[in-house]
Amino acid sequence: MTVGIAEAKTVKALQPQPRKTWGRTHEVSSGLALITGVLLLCCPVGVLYFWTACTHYECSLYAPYAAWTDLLRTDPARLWPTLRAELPHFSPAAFWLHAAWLLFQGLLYAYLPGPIGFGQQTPAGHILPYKVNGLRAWLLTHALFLGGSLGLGLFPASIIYDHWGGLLVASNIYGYLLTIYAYMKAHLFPTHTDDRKFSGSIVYDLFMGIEHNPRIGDTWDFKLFHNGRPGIIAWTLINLSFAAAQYQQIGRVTNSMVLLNLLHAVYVVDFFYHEDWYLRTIDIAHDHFGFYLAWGDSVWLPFMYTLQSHFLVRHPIDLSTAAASALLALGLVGYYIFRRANNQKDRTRKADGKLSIWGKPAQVIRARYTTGDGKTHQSLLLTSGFWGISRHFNYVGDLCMCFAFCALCSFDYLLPHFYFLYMTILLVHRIQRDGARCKAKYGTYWDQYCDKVPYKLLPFIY
Ligand SMILES: NC(=O)C1=CN([C@@H]2O[C@H](COP(=O)(O)OP(=O)(O)OC[C@H]3O[C@@H](n4cnc5c(N)ncnc54)[C@H](OP(=O)(O)O)[C@@H]3O)[C@@H](O)[C@H]2O)C=CC1
Ligand SMILES: CC(C)=CCC[C@@H](C)[C@H]1CC[C@H]2C3=CC=C4C[C@@H](O)CC[C@]4(C)[C@H]3CC[C@]12C
Repeated sequence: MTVGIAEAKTVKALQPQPRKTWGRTHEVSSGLALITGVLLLCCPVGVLYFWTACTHYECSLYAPYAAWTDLLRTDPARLWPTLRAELPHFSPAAFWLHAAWLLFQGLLYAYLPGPIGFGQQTPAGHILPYKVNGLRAWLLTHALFLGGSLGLGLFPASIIYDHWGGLLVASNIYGYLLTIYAYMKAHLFPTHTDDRKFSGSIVYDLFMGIEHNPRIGDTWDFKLFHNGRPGIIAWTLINLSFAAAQYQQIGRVTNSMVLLNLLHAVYVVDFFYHEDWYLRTIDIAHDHFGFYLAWGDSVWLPFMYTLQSHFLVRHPIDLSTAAASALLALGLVGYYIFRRANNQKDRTRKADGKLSIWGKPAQVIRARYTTGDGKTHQSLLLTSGFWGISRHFNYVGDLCMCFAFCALCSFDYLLPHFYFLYMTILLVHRIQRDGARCKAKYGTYWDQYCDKVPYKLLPFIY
């Protein structure tokens, strides 16, 4: 457990300070407000489109568009009935399944014992405790799912696959209700009045969120719960359920499906094993809780991060031993880089730079920065190990894993590769966002780091 008190104070210094009273704390342009408004309305359309493409058009991304535009041209009256038939429907069974899932995970988060971790100091200066019991919740949930389905036969292991459309509708309802709740809570009963960020635009506030850490009680944190629990625990269960569906359909589980389950499980279990580390990453340390995370965690994460296993149910793929081994190796090498790089940074700061990295004393820049109260602090920027190769080599590991996940589905269709494209865009955008923030925080020390480590992601390329 680490409490990044000193370095986190800078957040307070560099961001517009939230007023302790109701009001605006930063302005956004009308263009940005418009973009977030469009995203607020259109994000679900993309997920519904992917679901329909997989469910009714054999996972072709082009086929639904072609069929619907064709209908519009030749027989417009049939377009709406066709869309109604092909889009997912509300199902009471799926609705209650989803509600029970959320309640169960919420109770596990609240009542399962676990150590307390601490996040970075929030913009208003709070250092918040978090209950870090995710690994136990993951283990218990998976034991119950496997025991209840394969062991006792209480429900089919394909239950998630069987209700996939209804669950998508239920998750969207929840994602929007949660967004509205987060917005209203921020105004009516905020957890920390001084940790709110108002933009003056209702749409932007709905999208990016107002409260930094909406909570119930001392430790039931909306952000950690939604980023880390129902969606990520579900991720591996969804894969298992899709593997069961493949088994039902073809009488066996292909090696691509087995490897996908395995590699995703490595990523997910790693996340829970290192849940304390996650408290000091950008998501928890900097983001506020609005539609981006509320809907993203409830809908985008479970439905878009599992597209490959959905694809493999519709297109079972048997990989050659050589291809399977190569992709397993790429996934594991990616995982090794991802984890080692993240650990090097965490360990360096915990040990105040007095440690050895790759057999040599760690090289660091002792960067100084000044907070709003005029005090000067010091933080370490590691310049050796993975952090000496490029400024975000941890993302390279993640991208290698993503590529391996997607390549398990072969290259005949675009849809399963969406995840790699999305992650590349997300991480490159993060590099820009993070670079600007670090430059503002560390000034010339950041310039020194950039001189010493000139590449952002891949040496000689970017
Ligand atoms: N699967 C998914 O959807 C996603 C996965 N991820 C993964 O999550 C992990 C965490 O990523 P993320 O939170 O985005 O970013 P990082 O863990 O890379 O954190 C960036 C922060 O680390 C500090 N820092 C930067 N350079 C150095 C250095 N040389 N030495 C020490 N500290 C430094 C700065 O913060 P400070 O102010 O403390 O100095 C900077 O803001 C990554 O491995 C990423 O791949 C991320 C996004 C999405
Ligand atoms: C509207 C939209 C597209 C939102 C997506 C938002 C979220 C679902 C993701 C944003 C950041 C993601 C994550 C960051 C870091 C992670 C660490 C890794 O070890 C496991 C995955 C994850 C928690 C990942 C999960 C999805 C996001 C929260």
